[in-house]
Amino acid sequence: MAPSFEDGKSLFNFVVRDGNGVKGMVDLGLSKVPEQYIQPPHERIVKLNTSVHELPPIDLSKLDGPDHDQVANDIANAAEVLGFFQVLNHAIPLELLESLKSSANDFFGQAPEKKAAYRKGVSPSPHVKYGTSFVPEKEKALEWKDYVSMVYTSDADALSYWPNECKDVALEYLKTSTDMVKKIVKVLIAKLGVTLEDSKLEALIGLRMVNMNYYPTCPDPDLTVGVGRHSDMGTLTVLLQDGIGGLYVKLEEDMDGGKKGEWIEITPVPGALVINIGDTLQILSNGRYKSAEHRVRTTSSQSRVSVPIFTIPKATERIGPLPEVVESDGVARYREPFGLAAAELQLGLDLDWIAPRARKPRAHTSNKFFCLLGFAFATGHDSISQPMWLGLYLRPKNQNLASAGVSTHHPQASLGLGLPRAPVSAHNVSSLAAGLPRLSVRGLHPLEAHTFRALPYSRDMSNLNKLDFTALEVSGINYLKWVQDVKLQLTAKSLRATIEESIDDEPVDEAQKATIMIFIRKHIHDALRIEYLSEKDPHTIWLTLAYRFDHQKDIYLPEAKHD
Ligand SMILES: O=C(O)CCC(=O)C(=O)O
Ligand SMILES: [Fe+2]
Repeated sequence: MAPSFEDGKSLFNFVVRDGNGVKGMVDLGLSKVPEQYIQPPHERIVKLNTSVHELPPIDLSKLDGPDHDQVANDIANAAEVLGFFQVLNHAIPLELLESLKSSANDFFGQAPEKKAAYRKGVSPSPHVKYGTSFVPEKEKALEWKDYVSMVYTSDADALSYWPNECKDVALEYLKTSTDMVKKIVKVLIAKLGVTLEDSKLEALIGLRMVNMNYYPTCPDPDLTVGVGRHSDMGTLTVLLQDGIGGLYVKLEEDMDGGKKGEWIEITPVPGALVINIGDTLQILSNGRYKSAEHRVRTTSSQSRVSVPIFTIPKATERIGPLPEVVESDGVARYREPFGLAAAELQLGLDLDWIAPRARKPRAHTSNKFFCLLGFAFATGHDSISQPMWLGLYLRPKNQNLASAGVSTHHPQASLGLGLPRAPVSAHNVSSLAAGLPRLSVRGLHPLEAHTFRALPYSRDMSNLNKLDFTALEVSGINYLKWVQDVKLQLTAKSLRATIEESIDDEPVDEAQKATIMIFIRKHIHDALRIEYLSEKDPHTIWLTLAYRFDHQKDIYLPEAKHD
């Protein structure tokens, strides 16, 4: 029977709202790809343009023997070049891997109403969610994928709420893989010349989630994607794939068997697990390890399952480049800590509110009061150009938790979210701290974001944050040095006049203005950038910053002189 959906809305309701999923649609019998699933040409995965990944899998058991150093080098090298590698002898029983694949098939093979019981809003637990595509309400073209995600909080919670078809194996998988994840992260951090305490290591992988992905057969794989390009935002991802294939990774730099920008396939190796670096490790390593973009092609012959485990830093972790690495690299390639300043804006709290007596120098002291509570959650995107990040932040005042807020790294969204503007009670704060799941932002539950995937924003982050010189701090502490740097750069580009004086008698070149605005925005702290987002004239922003920070000459002059 060929499905007949009167319009796009009825198809959407059938697949998404009623929880039939892509599988439900395909099971009706489908001869062509519905319009909603047709990707724009630049997002399609053209097989001819891809190549096969030749790197041999890494034998993890050798980490415990005389070949430790060699294996550690192989791991670090793969993390630096491709950001993906496969491991064998990982100590996770092969029978368990087989059971995981069959459990995934069992779960998705059930009647739609059984799966639909775990849909957003009706699932018995906020830690379990069945859904389809990534953010179907927002996407212009949907992904050809159904999934169930299970966030681990405790064994008891998992055994009570995770679906019967997969809870035992998924929990076993999560537990048996944890040692392996720790080993790999430890090796990667050690190769950066940093020794990580066990508690820190635990914290970096403190939040864990198992997903089961199901990619039904597709009438035309050339038009669709199973998963669109993205990078994973956590620390490390472990991925079990079946034998069908279709996982492609974008090369971040030239390597044997491929050129930068090419997509290469991570071909299934029996018994192996795929490991990939997430954004967190990329940031911690100051960009040395690659959180590579990847995506999944659909197939017309057979359905495919994959079972990733995402490991994510604990809510209390501040994520920034490791100081030792920054020191040896001589530059911090990411702002630190990730997302900190945006929180301030989101809270709507001026520094004067939190530390009235610390007004001078502004903000300089306030940073100490901040602690990044929730890392960040990718909550959705409106086409690939509008990803949105959310983070939950706590700001203790004199050691007492004073306020909490939600922050976003998406400038437009930052204006629109309803955020706590007043201090919240200690009770609220501790419940936020203990259970991120209880937080709700405009009815949007962070964990309902269902996968902790970073959308292409992380691409921007890694590219845009490569700075020519140190960005202007929110406190303005480095203002004088920053002014010199900007002037130098703009002089070199013959653009200096446009910021320093108004050029009333000359026609204003809008393109030049835009170029300088981009340049300035790139080199100021997130908080300042968001604050001055609507400013279009570089001369005005230049004067505003001078007005704001120039008084610090008196305070910082001795230091500035040494710069
Ligand atoms: O299914 C796969 O092979 C990859 C899935 C993936 O990248 C993800 O869920 O983040
Ligand atoms: Fe992924």
